Order: sequence, then structure tokens, then C-alpha cells
Amino acid sequence: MMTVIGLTGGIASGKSTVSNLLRTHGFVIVDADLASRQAVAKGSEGLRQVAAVFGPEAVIAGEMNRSYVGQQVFRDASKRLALNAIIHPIVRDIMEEEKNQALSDGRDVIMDIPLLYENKLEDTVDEVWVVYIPEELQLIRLMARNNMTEESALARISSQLSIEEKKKRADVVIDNSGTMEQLERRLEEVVTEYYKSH
Ligand SMILES: CC(C)(COP(=O)(O)OP(=O)(O)OC[C@H]1O[C@@H](n2cnc3c(N)ncnc32)[C@H](O)[C@@H]1O)[C@@H](O)C(=O)NCCC(=O)NCCS
Ligand SMILES: Nc1ncnc2c1ncn2[C@@H]1O[C@H](COP(=O)(O)OP(=O)(O)OP(=O)(O)O)[C@@H](O)[C@H]1O
Repeated sequence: MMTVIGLTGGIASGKSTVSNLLRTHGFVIVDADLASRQAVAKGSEGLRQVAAVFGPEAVIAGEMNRSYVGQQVFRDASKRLALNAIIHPIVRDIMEEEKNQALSDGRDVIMDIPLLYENKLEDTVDEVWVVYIPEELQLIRLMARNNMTEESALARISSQLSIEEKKKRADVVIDNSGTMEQLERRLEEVVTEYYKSH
């Protein structure tokens, strides 16, 4: 019986970094951020709906204007809900198909879902792994990666359930507050433990 692991954490806690390392350990990664880009691809029905709700500035050269839409949704919860209502059902269909394909190939799957707890998706996976860093470090890494002001970074962080709450609910916690080498060692432990118990 193959296993479906939900991988989550806070924004900029290191989910993509962890996913990339877990891929080298043989897991198939199904990535919600990637699916959410497909959901509003050029010419898609998803993008048409985004333009209908957010106006013509939401599209630039046929693509979603991510910076404009991001500015809208991270400072206004009702706009965020409107965007989620368009994108999330499409994302779910894309991810479900990728997951089923991997399972039918006999592979263990990691579903990388930033909003797993926020969207109450715990029951759609067998276990949840949380990539954890304290909020102060989340702020530092997010500002550095996105070249973002403290205000914008805090708006993004506070649009999600707190990282401490996610940590409390996790089946496995992957602490990523140290170096990349420390993260790689922690993942070796997690994967060894995983194969012992499955
Ligand atoms: C708001 C958008 C346009 C911003 O695009 P941008 O390129 O700046 O960011 P990116 O897509 O790389 O997302 C970065 C991170 O932001 C966080 N985030 C994204 N959307 C949301 C949201 N609706 N609510 C809370 N956090 C979110 C996640 O941690 C995500 O990993 C984009 O994130 C989007 O279309 N979001 C809606 C779809 C969604 O919920 N995606 C997240 C998982 S499905
Ligand atoms: N152990 C580490 N030491 C230093 N920097 C790190 C470490 N792990 C990740 N980073 C950096 O922190 C930033 C966030 O990591 P990453 O993009 O993997 O997070 P994420 O959780 O996937 O983000 P998002 O929620 O936005 O999708 C990146 O710039 C990454 O290079």
C-alpha cells in the first residue's frame, strides 16, 4: 500500500527546498504552487475568471499579473477568498490526477500544499509533515527571497495559520532553522524512520 504524505509549513519555511531533497530520496512530488500556476495559465478558464473578478489589470501580456493580484489579496481577506474560490477547485483536480498517476505507478507521493491546514485537507493525506522555522526567521527569509518590504512580508505571513499551530498539529516536524547541511541530515533521519515504519 503506497502512502500519501502532506507536506506543509509557513510561507518561506522551506517546503520547496525540502521537496527537492525528498525527490532525490525517491518520492514523487505533487506541488500545489505549480498547479496553481497551471490553473491560471495563458488562455485558461481560470484566468478568465480572475480577470472578471479582479479587472483588466489582473492580466498582463496574456498572463496573470501576479504582483498586482498578490498586492490585492494579501491585504484584503475578502479578495483572497474570491481568488481561492476560483483557483483552489482547479488546483485540487490537477493534484488529484497527478497523485493518482503516481499511486498507480506504485510510488509514494508527497503533496506539497502550503494551505493544507487552512483548507482542512488533513483527511486527504495519510500523514502530515510540517517544515518549521520560527516566525522571525520566516520574515527574514521571505523578505530576502522576494526582495519584499517588512510590511508586505508580514501581510503574507499573517494571511496563513501560524507556523506554531501547524507545528503542533504535525505528525512529523522538519525543523529548517539551521543550515542546509543540518536540513539534509534531518531529512535522512525522517526518511529512514519513514521506511522503517512503512
Ligand atoms: C496570490 C498570488 C497571485 C501571488 O503570487 P506570487 O508569485 O507572488 O507567489 P507564489 O504563488 O509563489 O506563492 C508563494 C506563497 O504564498 C502563499 N500563498 C499563496 N496564495 C495564498 C493564499 N491564497 N492564501 C495564503 N497564502 C498564500 C503560499 O505559502 C505560497 O507558497 C498566487 O500565490 C496565487 O495565485 N495564489 C492563489 C492560489 C493559492 O492559494 N496558492 C497557494 C497554494 S494552492
Ligand atoms: N536551511 C536553510 N538555510 C538558509 N536558507 C534557506 C534554508 N532553507 C531554505 N532557505 C531559503 O529560504 C527561502 C524559502 O525557502 P523555500 O522557497 O523552499 O520556501 P517555501 O516554503 O517553499 O516558500 P513558499 O511558501 O513561498 O512557497 C529560499 O530563499 C531558500 O533558498
